[in-house]
Amino acid sequence: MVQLAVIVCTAWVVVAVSLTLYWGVCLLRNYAAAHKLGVPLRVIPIDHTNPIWMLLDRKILSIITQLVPSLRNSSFVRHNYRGWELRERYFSHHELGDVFALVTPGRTWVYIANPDALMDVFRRRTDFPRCLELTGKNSKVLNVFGPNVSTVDGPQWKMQRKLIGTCFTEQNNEIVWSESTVLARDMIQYWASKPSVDSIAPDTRTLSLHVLSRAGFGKSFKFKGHDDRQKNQTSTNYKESLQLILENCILIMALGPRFLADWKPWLPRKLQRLQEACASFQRYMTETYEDEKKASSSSSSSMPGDHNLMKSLVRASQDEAKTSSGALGPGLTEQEIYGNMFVLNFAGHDTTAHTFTFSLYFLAAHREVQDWVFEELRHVLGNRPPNEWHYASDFPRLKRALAVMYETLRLYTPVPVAKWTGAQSQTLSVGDKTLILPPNTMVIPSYSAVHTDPKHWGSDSLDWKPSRWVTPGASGAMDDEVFLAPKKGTFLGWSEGARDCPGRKFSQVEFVATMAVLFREWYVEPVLLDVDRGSLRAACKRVLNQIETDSAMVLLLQMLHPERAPLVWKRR
Ligand code: HEM
Repeated sequence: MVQLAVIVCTAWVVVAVSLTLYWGVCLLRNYAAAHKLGVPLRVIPIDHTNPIWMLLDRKILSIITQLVPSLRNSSFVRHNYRGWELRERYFSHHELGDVFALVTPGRTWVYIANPDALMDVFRRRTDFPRCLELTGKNSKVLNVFGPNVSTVDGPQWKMQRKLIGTCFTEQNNEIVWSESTVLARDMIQYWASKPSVDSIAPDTRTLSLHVLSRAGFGKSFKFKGHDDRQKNQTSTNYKESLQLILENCILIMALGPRFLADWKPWLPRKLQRLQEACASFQRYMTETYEDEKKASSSSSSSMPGDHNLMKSLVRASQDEAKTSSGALGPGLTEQEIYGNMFVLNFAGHDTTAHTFTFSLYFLAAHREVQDWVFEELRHVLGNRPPNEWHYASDFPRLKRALAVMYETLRLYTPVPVAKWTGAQSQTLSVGDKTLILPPNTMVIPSYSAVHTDPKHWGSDSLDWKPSRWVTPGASGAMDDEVFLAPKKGTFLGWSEGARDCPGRKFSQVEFVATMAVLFREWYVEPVLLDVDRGSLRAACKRVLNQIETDSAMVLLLQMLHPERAPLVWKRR
């Protein structure tokens, strides 16, 4: 028995020592290669995309800094976790210059905060593709219902992206606008009926999901608040299926729908429900696809208001197949249509919902910004009820509500972007330096640095101040206010270049319509907690502090515990 224990312990020690040696050798090799770049280097001992490290990184680093406070300023503590950019903002780049590299035992990560160099990277899509390998596992997850625009590259991506592009029309934006106003009205009624609301995050997720259901599949659902939903959770219709799938994306990606289906009888109830949700969502997509194929082959045209992304995708794909010269391939396969429908829901759901959550907490702590937005809402919308608001004429005039979104995305950018050099080496000019980037090098736009650098945004660059996006026009009239066009490469909220976000306008329309409904008749404040000692000012400070200290990268950047800061809605 003792002998067995000794053998096991020895084996563990041998494995640990071998792994450490292997990592050490890889680190030395990468350091030697990175040294030739001629940029400042920082060594971090663990690749920040190592999945085990990703689970524990912040916890371990917090323990280490408590034990050895002098390490607080080391690169290990500052840069060796996912999402470090949020805390560092522009400080690392001010210290190290427009470009520096983190050398890890895995890859070398080159961080760039020079707007011209960044635009060059975004423009050279084939030289600096999205690193699909980095998100290998996630890509498979995103492939759950079929290959899609997010998980392919090269000519396949070009064809898929072209077809996806045809779905995001002004007709679709009209639907996003009207659906958002209806849902937001129900949401504010629900919130206002409660003495305090701690469900801002789940409720805005519901709103964003319902907008996608309507604009994506032509299915409208009535808004149901978080507490009401809890009581009534057994049904597995399409909408609840999709909600369950999106809320458990990582689990589904990790296990795969096939595993869930094959092992269903032996799985716990939660996983069985997930499997049923996947099956129900797949069934719904198949039915919709078959219906649309029939409608399309009988060449019946859609009724106005009947438009949705699924219809557009099927039609565009069939048109492409009929007319294709062969250059881009024969349209999308059935699996690719399902894959893209899923990825549109995936990409459009939490991105927008997290942006709502950050924005509403910022607004709650800044009553003066609510008043500023309200002033424009009153001017543009007057006393018209939401069903008399018009996307085409009202949306472009609501610049202040849009500024809230831009300002939130500037400071709390939910989607990080990672490019790489792939199998080739690439040259890149950054200021007066010309870098020769070896194959397999990560090229990371330092969005959090360019978004906050005082060079681009002024000395108050770290403050949340939506008015920086709107400048007064010559006449001083509100209608003449001009929306800021920041220097290219200094704002990357929806990314840039050919592979930027196709849902940018969709999300803007949803955001502005929702803000208009929420703030035209209401305002929001933090609920006073004991620690605030009766002071609203203290409560606002507490909320701002929570945004700053309790936000982190999960799948995307999000507030981790917004429910800890309940809000109250009051009529103006
Ligand atoms: C506030 C809301 C949103 C933000 C901040 C955002 C941001 C982004 C960013 C930064 C990318 C590039 C990712 C990369 O290069 O790795 C992206 C890609 C994408 N987004 Fe969005 N997005 C938002 C909303 C939406 C919506 C509403 C949809 C669809 C309804 C959508 C669909 C997509 C798709 C399909 C891609 C992949 C494009 C490609 O690979 O060619 N996004 N988004």
